[in-house]
Amino acid sequence: MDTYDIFKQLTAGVRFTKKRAAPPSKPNTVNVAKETPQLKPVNKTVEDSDSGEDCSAADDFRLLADSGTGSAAADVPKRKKAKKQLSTEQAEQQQRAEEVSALRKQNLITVLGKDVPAPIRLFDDLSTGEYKLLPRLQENLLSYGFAQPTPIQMQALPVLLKDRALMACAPTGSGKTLAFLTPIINGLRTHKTTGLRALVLAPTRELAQQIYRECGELTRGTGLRTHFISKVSEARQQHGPECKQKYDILISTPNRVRFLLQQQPPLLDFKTIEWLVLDEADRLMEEGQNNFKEQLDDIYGACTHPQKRVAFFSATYTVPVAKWALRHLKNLVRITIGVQNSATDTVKQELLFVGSESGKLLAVREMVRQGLQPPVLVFVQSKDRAKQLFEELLYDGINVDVIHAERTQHQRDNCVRAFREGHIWVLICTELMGRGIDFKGVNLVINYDFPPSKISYIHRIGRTGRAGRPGRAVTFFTQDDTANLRSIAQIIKNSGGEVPEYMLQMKKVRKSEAKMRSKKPLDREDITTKIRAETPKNFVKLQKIEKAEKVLKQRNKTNKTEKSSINKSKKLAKVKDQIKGQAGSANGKVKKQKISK
Ligand SMILES: Nc1ncnc2c1ncn2[C@@H]1O[C@H](COP(=O)(O)OP(=O)(O)OP(=O)(O)O)[C@@H](O)[C@H]1O
Repeated sequence: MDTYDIFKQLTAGVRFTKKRAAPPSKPNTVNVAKETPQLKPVNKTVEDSDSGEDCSAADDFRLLADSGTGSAAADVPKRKKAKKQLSTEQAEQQQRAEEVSALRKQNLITVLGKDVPAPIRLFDDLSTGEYKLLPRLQENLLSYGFAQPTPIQMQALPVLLKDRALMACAPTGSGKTLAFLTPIINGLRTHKTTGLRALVLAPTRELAQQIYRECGELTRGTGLRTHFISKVSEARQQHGPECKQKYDILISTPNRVRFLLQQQPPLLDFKTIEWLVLDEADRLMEEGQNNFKEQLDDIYGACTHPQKRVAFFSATYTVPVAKWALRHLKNLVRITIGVQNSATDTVKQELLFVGSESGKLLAVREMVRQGLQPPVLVFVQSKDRAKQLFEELLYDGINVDVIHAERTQHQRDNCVRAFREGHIWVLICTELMGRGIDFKGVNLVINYDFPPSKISYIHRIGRTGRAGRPGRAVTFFTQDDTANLRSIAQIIKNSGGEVPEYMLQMKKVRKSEAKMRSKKPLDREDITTKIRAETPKNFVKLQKIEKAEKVLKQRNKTNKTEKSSINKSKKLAKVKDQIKGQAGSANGKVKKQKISK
């Protein structure tokens, strides 16, 4: 039987949608994952006889996408066992391969690449045998008290501990952070003064800070030093030449890193970087203005270490990212948990038609009236709308706050902390908090504004239903949102949710239109129901007056006789009417929409 026959046999059941590679003209090696003699199509990388390159990115990517559920061994037709008697060693290898295949299938782990290491079952598997995890790291890992590794940890940990390049796709809230931090820390072992040896990039400062905190917990007692660039202004003195030896691991966002790289002389030196990890990799590799791809190219170019390991992590991937990884990363392993680009199945997902923009406010107030289960995250599409919704809900007696890029870092930090500590029950946010942020126990996500894409939808609702806990997501939609409705409805259906059949039958929106919508959100009617003060200055004044009135009202309740505070209330009311009077006449007859409480 020559190689071509083996190739035919091995690829039985595999669908190549592109034109099939010409049958190898001369014998070539067909590389199959050693642990699975009965080949699973997604486990194989067929070397092309001419270039010696793996099969094309698109085929490869489609293979991964097609493999869909669990270990693809399930789809490969049972093949007759080879007649000849297997030697004991071969029988053991076969047995081991079947166990690995069963474990992957049970955890919906799909792998693609050569000689992919077997998944672990328990964290303890890392301290014995071939991995021998740093004892202190093992201790820190076990101190979390997790019963067992999540599927992505089961497979990604061995792969990264074997220094392989990795592209990992796993549902939101499934423990990807631990999956990439553990191998980095194990690889670096302890502090050295040779300069930065690991770089972890995340798309937002809040997510980078969260990873930094988790890294601090995992490196406790190892001597390793981790740095997070909180303020670029401070970074200058923190990153002068003398302190290059100060840190081992840097966690940051691409724009801060590139800014320091571009200083003359550069304030960062990445020649010694042995680990480069991109969290939310598809977001980091988005092209276009104010996206990260350009910054990433500069950073990747500065990491010149010949043996650097590169790992991408995200709950969603796009073909360009997969192609880039296949082109640039040698001996790449691809891991998918469950079905690629799908929503986590721990979230009960609902679509709610609210008629019009003003209907959304009614819907939120109705949910509040029925009793919300805090903590709740409310996503809107822009910072202006976040401010407007905040102003509306502020006086509804809800513990609400708002976070967006226009707030100072100090305000953002306080807001995140207050939400994490339960002082804030409802946090209004934009896409800034849409990815990666791990708020423990968020019970409900409300998509007040329809998500700009299915990728955004998957990440937004992934702020709840984390680490296996149940969650709930309600997505408001109006007539204007029907273009994207079908794709979101399909995501909900694919993750086990109920959707009306008509939504799945709706016309598919063209890729170009979907792309345009994901970049430029819909122009929506203002949320605010108040007559807006003519000038921002007045608007701020109004806000302050209303806050002062609220405090005085509280005080008047307690001591009625307090003359001064009653006079003060009267004075405030007078100033407020003057401002509104100005605004009212200047704005013409802006009808005040009465929203019933
Ligand atoms: N093995 C485990 N068992 C249970 N919980 C875990 C395990 N590993 C991590 N977690 C917890 O799961 C939560 C989510 O982890 P993490 O933030 O790393 O998820 P993620 O996959 O990165 O999510 P996202 O895609 O939203 O970024 C965290 O609170 C983390 O402590």
